[in-house]
Amino acid sequence: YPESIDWRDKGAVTPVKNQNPCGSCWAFSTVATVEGINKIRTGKLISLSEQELLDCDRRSHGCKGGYQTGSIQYVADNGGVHTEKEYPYEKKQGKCRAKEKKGTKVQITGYKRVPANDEISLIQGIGNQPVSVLHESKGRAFQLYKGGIFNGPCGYKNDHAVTAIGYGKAQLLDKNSWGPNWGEKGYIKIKRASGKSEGTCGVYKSSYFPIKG
Ligand SMILES: CC(C)C[C@@H](CO)NC(=O)[C@H](CC(C)C)NC(=O)[C@H](CC(C)C)NC(=O)OCc1ccccc1
Repeated sequence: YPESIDWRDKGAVTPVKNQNPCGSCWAFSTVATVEGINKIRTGKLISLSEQELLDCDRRSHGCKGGYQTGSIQYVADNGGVHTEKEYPYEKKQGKCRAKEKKGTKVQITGYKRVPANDEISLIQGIGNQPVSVLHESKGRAFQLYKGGIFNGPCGYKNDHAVTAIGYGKAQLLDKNSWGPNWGEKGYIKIKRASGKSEGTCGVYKSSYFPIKG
């Protein structure tokens, strides 16, 4: 796997989005991984619909929170996900309108979990494609993050999903869904903790990526 990678350089990352005020990070994180693998497989970067997951993933709880597995399973089981243009974000949960939409859906064939608490497995995973990872986000240090390599303070109670879209020798590069004014233009660099640890703020604890073709 490469020494460092930034999927933005490969045109596999859409502009930073904003989930607020809805607790739908799980939908934004999953969508970013599907946008990424779709670009890698087809060469086309298409912004996809978080609203479809928010409305249609029955395992998750809309703006009250959701699961990485529920949302990525929805995409795998329901013929994919519509484009953002077809099914734009409304900042609140509505009824599922996926069937009413005409356009083609971006499909995946399944998903895999990265071995937990294993930095090298996660790094290898990110080397292949963007990966959904978790973070603890209720701490002030995370909320007020402005830039630089984040090393806490933070707890390990993961309550927020973001998308790892790159890494370097010392850090992971994660895309958040709190708009471009948070952090480093909407991104956060998280300090790489070596070995079998849970990672800084638990970022190695639960990571998923879509399989396509
Ligand atoms: C304050 C939250 C609603 C903010 C949002 C992000 O916007 N957080 C979330 O949606 C997080 C994302 C999760 C991947 C860690 N989800 C959560 O915290 C959800 C919330 C419940 C109501 C569905 N709970 C949750 O993930 O509990 C941990 C767990 C994972 C797998 C099996 C059992 C238990």
